[in-house]
Amino acid sequence: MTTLAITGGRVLRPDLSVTTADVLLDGDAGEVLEVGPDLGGAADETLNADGSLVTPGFVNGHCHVAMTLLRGYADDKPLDAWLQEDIWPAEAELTAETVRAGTELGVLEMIKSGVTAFADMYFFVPTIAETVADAGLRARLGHGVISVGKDDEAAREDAREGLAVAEEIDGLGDGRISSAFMPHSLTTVDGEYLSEFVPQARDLDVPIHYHANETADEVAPIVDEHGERPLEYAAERGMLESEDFIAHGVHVDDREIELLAEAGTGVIHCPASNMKLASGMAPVQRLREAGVTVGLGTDGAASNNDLSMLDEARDAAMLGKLAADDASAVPAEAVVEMATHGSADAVGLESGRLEAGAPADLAVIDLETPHLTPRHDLVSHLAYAAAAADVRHTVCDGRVLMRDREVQTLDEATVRDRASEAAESLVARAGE
Ligand SMILES: CSC[C@H]1O[C@@H](n2cnc3c(O)ncnc32)[C@H](O)[C@@H]1O
Ligand SMILES: [Zn+2]
Repeated sequence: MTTLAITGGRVLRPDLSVTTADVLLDGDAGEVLEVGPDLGGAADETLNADGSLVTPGFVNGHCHVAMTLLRGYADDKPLDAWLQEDIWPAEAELTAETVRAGTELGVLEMIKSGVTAFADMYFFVPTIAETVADAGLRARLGHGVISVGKDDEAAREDAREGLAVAEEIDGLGDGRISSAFMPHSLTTVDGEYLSEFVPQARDLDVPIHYHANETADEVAPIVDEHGERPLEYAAERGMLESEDFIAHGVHVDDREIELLAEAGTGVIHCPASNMKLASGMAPVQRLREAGVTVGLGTDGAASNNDLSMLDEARDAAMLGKLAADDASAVPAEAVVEMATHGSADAVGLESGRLEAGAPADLAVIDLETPHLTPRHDLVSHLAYAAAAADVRHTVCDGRVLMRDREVQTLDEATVRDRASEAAESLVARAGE
């Protein structure tokens, strides 16, 4: 057994208390062995955490990682116009190699901001899986299925690809890659395909992940056409099970909140994307009070425009108060939970908690900075004051992915150059 000890730091425990302790990891099994005093002496390798906070790695519960290539390409529009006028025409020009370049950039950014796991819906998913596996992160990945604008054969082919990809990539990267069946949304995949393919995904034993109730414009057609709310419609098609998770859940009514809580379906709240696209304010406080598992996600970098879960936590707390018209709503503790084990539970990963037996996924945050001084309350600092650049080290599955801000599994300059070139040629092709 090869052991790694994180020494001299303060550790955020699952109950959100903070204690001065070392963390001992089994690097081969990728597991936390112990959290306690003086564990560094016998370890094979150590990582210095003096003056730092050791937290569970952040879990980005909803992303389109290769959209880093479209960061800053189209801003200041609502969802539908943004997708139809700018994003989808550009994505029509994607190739496996452009997606690889965008994924490398996104993964680099996530490692640098303390993210150790994420869920992702996109195209060229086997390439994404390979890139994520090489970079050392954990992820649940799926091919985004869309039927609108396609004839019946093309729509079926896309759904079949969604199933085939889910089967192909599950377990890659020494088990760090898992999969899901990912219909894009309830309005971009026709009901007949949902009814046909969701049961086939169940046979593969993979969860279902989709965008739901993101904008008011997406709710109205389902209510008009089917006389029921979108999540009632989803439940009838078998898409509201305990292993499933939806992105957004902004425009949900009381009955839908009850359905989510009863089913155990997770909701990934994406506050930055919801604010930027003016989609609305998710009722996060009410969802949590009802017992719904709520996680946090950045969505893609084109609607955020970064992949920092620390930014997302701050946004969630701020927007949650505004949505509830209550300054005590969605407090610091809630968003720290949501960014760690809330997302992990929703996405179906074991990570998000630092305790013996848990996956060895963690981030070490430098506290010795002006904006984190004084240190009355470290949970408050995580929620409201810490930034991506404060992350010193990132460890996933017991392996050091970033040491003293130096990413170990990717060459930063090469990744940035390759992504800039790929982005430039992508938008040039889209403009032709
Ligand atoms: C079919 S792969 C995923 C698909 O989703 C698009 N997308 C990015 N952000 C959002 C969002 O907030 N709502 C809905 N769809 C979104 C992305 O561009 C891909 O086309
Ligand atoms: Zn999305």
